[in-house]
Amino acid sequence: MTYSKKDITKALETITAPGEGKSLVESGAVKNIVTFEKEIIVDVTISNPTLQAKKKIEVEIIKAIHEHVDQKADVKVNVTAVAPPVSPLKPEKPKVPGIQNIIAIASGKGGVGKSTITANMAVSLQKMGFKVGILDADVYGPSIHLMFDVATARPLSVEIDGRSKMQPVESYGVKILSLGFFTDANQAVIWRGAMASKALNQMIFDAHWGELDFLLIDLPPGTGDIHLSIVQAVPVTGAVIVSTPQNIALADAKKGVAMFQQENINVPVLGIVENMSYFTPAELPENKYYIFGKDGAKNLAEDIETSFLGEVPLVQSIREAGDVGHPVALQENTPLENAFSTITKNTLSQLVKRNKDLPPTEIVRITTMSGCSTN
Ligand SMILES: Nc1ncnc2c1ncn2[C@@H]1O[C@H](COP(=O)(O)OP(=O)(O)OP(=O)(O)O)[C@@H](O)[C@H]1O
Repeated sequence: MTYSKKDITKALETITAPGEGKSLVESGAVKNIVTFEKEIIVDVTISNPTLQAKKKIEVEIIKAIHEHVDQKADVKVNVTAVAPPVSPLKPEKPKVPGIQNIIAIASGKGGVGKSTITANMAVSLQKMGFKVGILDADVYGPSIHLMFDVATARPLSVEIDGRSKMQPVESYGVKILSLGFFTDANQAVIWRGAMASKALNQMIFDAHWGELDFLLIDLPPGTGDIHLSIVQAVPVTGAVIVSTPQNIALADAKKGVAMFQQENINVPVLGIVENMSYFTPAELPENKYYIFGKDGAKNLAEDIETSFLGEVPLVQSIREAGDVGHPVALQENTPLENAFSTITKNTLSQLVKRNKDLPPTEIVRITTMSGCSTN
């Protein structure tokens, strides 16, 4: 008795090709299937050359054939690693089905409140009626899962069209995937550039985000290799830069803007948000103390001809809300809710402005490829 190649192909269709969101068969990874009596030989190519990746795909193939064809089949898998051809200057950016706009939130300097702004912008967008997701790509210290009170949650695996996909965790109506879900909070995890962008790719392409109006990506602070690989891997519609008014933060924010404007990145910068603009004590709400300087980010936005998207004061309740996992933008009719709603509206109008001459469904493709200027 010999097995039918059709049955074997069907079994292999249940496996998702790593980082592609397509089945192993659909992605062209299965090169050959040979059957002889009880023996099945599958030749497959993957792009990840590590032993671990090869072993994983081998185990998945054997499991799928045993499950869908015959438990007793003698399966042999030959895995070859082939690096995909990449253009060094303009790598092809794949579209993400169902996701209309991807906004990267970045800062040059660490600790300026990038994750706080991301979390609250997501809540504001959700309250405006948009479908929103957050991808926490902060390799140095993911915190979105803490800010949304889902620190102990783990994304489930769901079966979509016969393929296994990662289901984002939902909190306050916002869908979340975070590197924090996959690391131990007490362990320092060092994500190297290639590893981080691969994990991120999987969180985008192998996840079941469903229909999203906006996917916000909380990038790590800085402008290093990791940022380049992350931003090149996904079709980012626009970037928002967060800074405090302090000179040292502004200098780094400027580098962040320059990074997005590089020819091989070419992501339109939607504008700058100033965080910790001033301190207002709860008991003296009219008093403003400009601890980190005044109007620094506003002036920088003017200097580099990008938009100023708004300011957020330094307020104890913002820090407390972040710590307990209940973003302040969830409040109703408070000055802080209004501050985040203003920033969100300004960001949206910049997004619309960037794309005003383009049909909405083409936003991602055209803006990332047309070399839009930032004014
Ligand atoms: N406007 C604010 N008022 C008070 N506390 C704030 C404000 N913005 C941020 N914080 C607090 O400052 C700390 C750092 O903020 P956050 O984690 O958002 O910064 P980040 O830029 O994302 O940091 P990292 O560089 O680690 O990614 C957090 O404890 C947060 O709650």
